[in-house]
Amino acid sequence: MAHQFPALTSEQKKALSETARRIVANGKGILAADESVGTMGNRLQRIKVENTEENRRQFRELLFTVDSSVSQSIGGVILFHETLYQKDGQGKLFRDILKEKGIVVGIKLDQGVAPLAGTNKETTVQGLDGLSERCAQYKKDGADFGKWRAVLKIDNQCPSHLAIQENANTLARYASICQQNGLVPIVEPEVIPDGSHDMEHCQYVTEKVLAAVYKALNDHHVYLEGTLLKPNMVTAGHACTKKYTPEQVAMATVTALHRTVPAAVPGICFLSGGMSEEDATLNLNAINLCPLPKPWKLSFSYGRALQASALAAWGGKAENKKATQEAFMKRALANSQAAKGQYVHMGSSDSASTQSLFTASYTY
Ligand SMILES: O=P(O)(O)OC[C@@]1(O)O[C@H](CO)[C@@H](O)[C@@H]1O
Repeated sequence: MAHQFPALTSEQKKALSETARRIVANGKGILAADESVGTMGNRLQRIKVENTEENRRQFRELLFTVDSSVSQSIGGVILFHETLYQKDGQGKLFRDILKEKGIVVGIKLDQGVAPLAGTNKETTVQGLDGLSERCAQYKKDGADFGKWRAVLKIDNQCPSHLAIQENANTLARYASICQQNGLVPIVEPEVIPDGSHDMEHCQYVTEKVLAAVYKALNDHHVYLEGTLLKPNMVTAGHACTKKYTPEQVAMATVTALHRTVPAAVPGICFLSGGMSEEDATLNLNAINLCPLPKPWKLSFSYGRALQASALAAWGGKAENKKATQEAFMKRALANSQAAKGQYVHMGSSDSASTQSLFTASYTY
């Protein structure tokens, strides 16, 4: 018997699945430009630029006003609240600039982490109170998808059963609220790369976390065809001495996904998690070449790995506009090729693109 109390109408389902599929169509991925004010401050500090609203606006204007051919590589952009309402130098809203390029606008919906008492410094995520009202407003203001990042870590007694269950349930509740308001939820349970664990241990933990997430999404009647998953790749911990090839990372990652993520999910967009730009691209390419069944689009939703060399090229100076936009376009194109398994690494890479972007305890 069909479910007696359907969560969504067939029109709502159609709209959600169309949006989700549009974002990851034909090698497209997501630019995660949703750094909170604090996180953006850390990025700007590295290039010795003051963390003011105007400086954040200027950098993002450069990213969003690149040539419209960027829409062949970028299907969606995640914005932070402040950025959704910012304008370019001519007074045009960023969100309108993106939409005119055919790019879907997304919004960060989580409001940071809070401690789970009695655990080894594990966390849950805040932001469920008033979420439905915020989603409705963002939808009116042009957003068509949302993002919620939960953080799980590998450590002594971690992730605990409590942290896995609590974060899975919170992600599912968020996803349900998003869909009720016409937003495609990006479900992001990140197993952060801090630690000296090997890749096999990361795979074990990632499978446990994803299995719990999909059980919770099912319990909450979330329509999987109208969602996207944003997971970590399965890699060794940042302090692990053993090194793995992109092919090994790809096999471990696709195996974990294959065991836990239903084929109804249209797309899986990886976070970059502190990998260098080049490693993030090479790993994504290997994932798409992995000889296992892959019923979903396998793409990217990178923050650091799409912006690091652009930020370095910019350095806070208007005269560096061209170099900044070229650096961003280069990474966008490389990752789009990798999302189709067609990236060819061309000889030597510039130092900015091979630099590790790891930040310890990246909890918010
Ligand atoms: O790991 P990356 O690719 O740099 O960023 C992934 C991400 O989810 O984490 C950041 C912090 O919430 C967000 O800005 C971004 O969307």
